[in-house]
Amino acid sequence: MENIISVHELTKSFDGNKSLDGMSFDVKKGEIFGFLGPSGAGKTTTIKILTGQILPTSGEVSVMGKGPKQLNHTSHLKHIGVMTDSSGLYDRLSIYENLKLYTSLYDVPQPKEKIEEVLSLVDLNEELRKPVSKLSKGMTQRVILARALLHEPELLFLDEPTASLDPASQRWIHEGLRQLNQRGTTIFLTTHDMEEAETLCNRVAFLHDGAVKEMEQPRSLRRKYSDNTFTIQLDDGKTYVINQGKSGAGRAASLLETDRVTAVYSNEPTLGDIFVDITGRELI
Ligand SMILES: Nc1ncnc2c1ncn2[C@@H]1O[C@H](COP(=O)(O)OP(=O)(O)OP(=O)(O)O)[C@@H](O)[C@H]1O
Repeated sequence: MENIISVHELTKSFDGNKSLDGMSFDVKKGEIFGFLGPSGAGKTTTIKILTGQILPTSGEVSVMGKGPKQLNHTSHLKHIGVMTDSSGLYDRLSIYENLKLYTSLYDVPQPKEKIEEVLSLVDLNEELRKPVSKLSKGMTQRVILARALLHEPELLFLDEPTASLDPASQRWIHEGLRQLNQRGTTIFLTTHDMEEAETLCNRVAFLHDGAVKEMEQPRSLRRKYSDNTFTIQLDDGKTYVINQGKSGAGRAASLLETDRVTAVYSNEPTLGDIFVDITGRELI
């Protein structure tokens, strides 16, 4: 599949300290790509370079065929969306008025219909007359996502879109992102949240000390780091770790024949376990 982003041996130094140190990865057109790393790993710095807010120190960067110096050109920005913490919403204006301003800026055709459509994607249709100053954090994040959806960007960047949000807002944001992705938008998101990465992302990159340490589909990563066993639990609470495949089949069959099995569960590691395995650090 075609790469929409490719990054090779990227470095970024601030005052002589390397925040990114030989970072390489690519994002395929049409995928939801998760960029996972603990605080300080370099996620925001990478997004800033990919969205033309800062320039790299060295290395190659291509976003939709454009190099680092072209990424802040208006003609390019029309094709991308960026959702970060700094909202840029007008507090005294209503949700609807904020989105209306944005549709004018981006020449969105049929603005009224489009605003209603994006607000229903994030379940805010009932609130459209509310001023932004009266919204909860979760609602504000949903408005920011709705705004990013208005011009249906080809590529959307999100920096921790659901950090410290309530579960309902998280769900609406995930749903909005899935729908947008189904319509063809490639999504690049950073997160600390392994569950979010697992449910939402086609591929994830694990980031540590300014470089990518692993890049795979979540399912392939779990298989790769699996010890290829599963566990059988009996009614007295005793557990038996069984090898997958032929070598464990006889043992599993004899346990099942006892009629005392209460649970069978997988021992595949979670993405969080794998991250600790690779980096020796928790992803928090
Ligand atoms: N403008 C700057 N000046 C100096 N150092 C910076 C600057 N921006 C980032 N850094 C440093 O670069 C490193 C990576 O920061 P970055 O914000 O990219 O991490 P992050 O993975 O996004 O972290 P978080 O999850 O906490 O947002 C950190 O050590 C940070 O202090």
